[in-house]
Amino acid sequence: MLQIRNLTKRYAGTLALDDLSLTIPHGHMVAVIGRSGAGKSTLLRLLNRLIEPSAGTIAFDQQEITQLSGADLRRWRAQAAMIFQSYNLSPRLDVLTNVLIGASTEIPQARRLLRVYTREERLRAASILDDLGMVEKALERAERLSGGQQQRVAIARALMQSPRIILADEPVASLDPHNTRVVMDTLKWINREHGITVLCNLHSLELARSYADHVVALKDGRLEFEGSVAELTGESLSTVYGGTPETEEKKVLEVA
Ligand SMILES: Nc1ncnc2c1ncn2[C@@H]1O[C@H](COP(=O)(O)OP(=O)(O)OP(=O)(O)O)[C@@H](O)[C@H]1O
Repeated sequence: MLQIRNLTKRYAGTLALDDLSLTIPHGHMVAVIGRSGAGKSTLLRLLNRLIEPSAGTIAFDQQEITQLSGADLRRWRAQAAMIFQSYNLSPRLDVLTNVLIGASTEIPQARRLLRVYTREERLRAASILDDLGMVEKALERAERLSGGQQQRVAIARALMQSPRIILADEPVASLDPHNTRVVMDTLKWINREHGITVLCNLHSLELARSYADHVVALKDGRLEFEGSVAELTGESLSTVYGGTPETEEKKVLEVA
């Protein structure tokens, strides 16, 4: 269970996250929605400890994440695997090596630097690629793949990290509708098949409705709505995005 208590993040002049408290049980597929600048990326980055909170606590299964340092913090960063809009692959390395990089926190530094992997590690990476329908691309350079394929490699790398939670920050924002579905289907499959909690920042309300079972809506850094997809009414949407309840959902869907 992920427990966020009074989490606050201030950048120089901006209150990006304002006293957020939230509990997310294991195995949920959560869409984090809200207008641009609402604090969605800030929340995910705080959870991974890419950035430090100004106040508040984050606990995962009783482990206090905000207190971690050294090797424990490195382990947590691997376990809270991030997926980014821009994939963040090494473009000139082949797909298999990109996936193997996900195993790096578990292996000694010398092997990591020289990119020397065991047969077991290579087989595991290939098996993950196979699960995601990407094994035939294993020896191709990452830069030769389409955006949707690169994002699936990034997801495979995240799985190689043996994650306890996946934090996907606008994972489909650069993709066409077909690849958007493929990538969202992949995240949903991981959620269902592996039981891993997925938090996914989404601009599209339609995608949130199709793929998430739970929605967290932020507005100006504050929690505006939390509940099941079914509970997300026109009224709650109008509060999150502004506008009237009648027109707001239509407007959001059009933007999406
Ligand atoms: N490094 C930073 N320095 C200063 N302000 C920042 C920084 N990162 C984010 N902010 C500000 O914090 C607020 C929340 O930003 P955040 O990126 O978390 O929002 P978001 O909901 O993810 O937006 P988007 O959907 O556009 O990505 C915004 O006002 C943003 O300008």
